[in-house]
Amino acid sequence: MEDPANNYDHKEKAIIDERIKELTHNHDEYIHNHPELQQILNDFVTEVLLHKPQDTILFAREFFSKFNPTPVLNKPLAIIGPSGVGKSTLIKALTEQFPGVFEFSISFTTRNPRGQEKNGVEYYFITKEEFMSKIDAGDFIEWAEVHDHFYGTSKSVIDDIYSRGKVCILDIDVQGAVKIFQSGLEFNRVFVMPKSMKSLEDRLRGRGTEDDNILRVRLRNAQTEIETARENPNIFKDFITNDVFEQAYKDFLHLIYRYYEHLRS
Ligand SMILES: Nc1ncnc2c1ncn2[C@@H]1O[C@H](COP(=O)(O)OP(=O)(O)OP(=O)(O)O)[C@@H](O)[C@H]1O
Ligand SMILES: Nc1nc2c(ncn2[C@@H]2O[C@H](COP(=O)(O)O)[C@@H](O)[C@H]2O)c(=O)[nH]1
Repeated sequence: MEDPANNYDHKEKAIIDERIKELTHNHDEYIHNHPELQQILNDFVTEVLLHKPQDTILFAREFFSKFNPTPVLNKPLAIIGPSGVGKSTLIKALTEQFPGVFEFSISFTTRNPRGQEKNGVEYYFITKEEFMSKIDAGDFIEWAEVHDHFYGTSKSVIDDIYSRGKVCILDIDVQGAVKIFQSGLEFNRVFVMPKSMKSLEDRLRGRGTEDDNILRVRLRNAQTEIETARENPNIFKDFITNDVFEQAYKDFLHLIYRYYEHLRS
């Protein structure tokens, strides 16, 4: 095939060469002034090679979506704290007070339903094999092994709540909160503390849903969770203590109004 450059005379070639030089210089200068660009591209290629997604367009959309600033009004809300501290009780009170605003994100878990729990209400109860397949498919925004079972927050559940303009509420453990923080997603978070380890044990026993062995595991993990929260003040900034419920809920609401100012009126 004939080289189109042969159609230009000497003067035109010189102009084109000059323009190419100018553009190359501009591009080099831009790349030099934006070292983060190389990092972003490296991270993306590394992630692609790690996950080898079938749908690369969808993967790219998800990867780059973390650069979108989350609208303040819709930032997810995570309630974190040891088992039995009262997270579900606080979440229930909040969703009842603001029915059209907040919606609980139903997680997936490999533990068995307890008490009156129903599939698709408190959790989606799945087998360990199903959970592993979901990890491989990249279905979770975060997942963790908690008290000898797996728990994960589903991307599609979050997206669904988000698409309906609601604030999604996550009831997650500290590992989950750390993972979300590290992913760069902006989210509001409240760590709920017990008044004491004794009161936590009384609450868990009072709930009557765990046998003695499970209870011991949960209480042991509670110590570690509280230590992790205290050791990471950059992640865990807002704490409330759930002693007398009315006071705890008041303190909780105080934070909610700070995060979602539009609810004040
Ligand atoms: N302030 C409070 N005073 C007395 N009892 C409470 C208070 N808050 C919660 N409870 C009770 O304590 C028990 C544990 O509460 P809840 O189930 O909400 O904890 P949780 O943090 O969601 O636990 P888990 O992480 O295991 O799901 C429940 O029986 C609940 O009714
Ligand atoms: N990291 C995640 N932790 C989760 C998730 N869903 C629940 N949890 C936490 O697990 C423990 C135990 O819950 P329980 O219902 O078995 O008592 C509790 O601390 C929850 O906050 C999740 O999707 N990810």
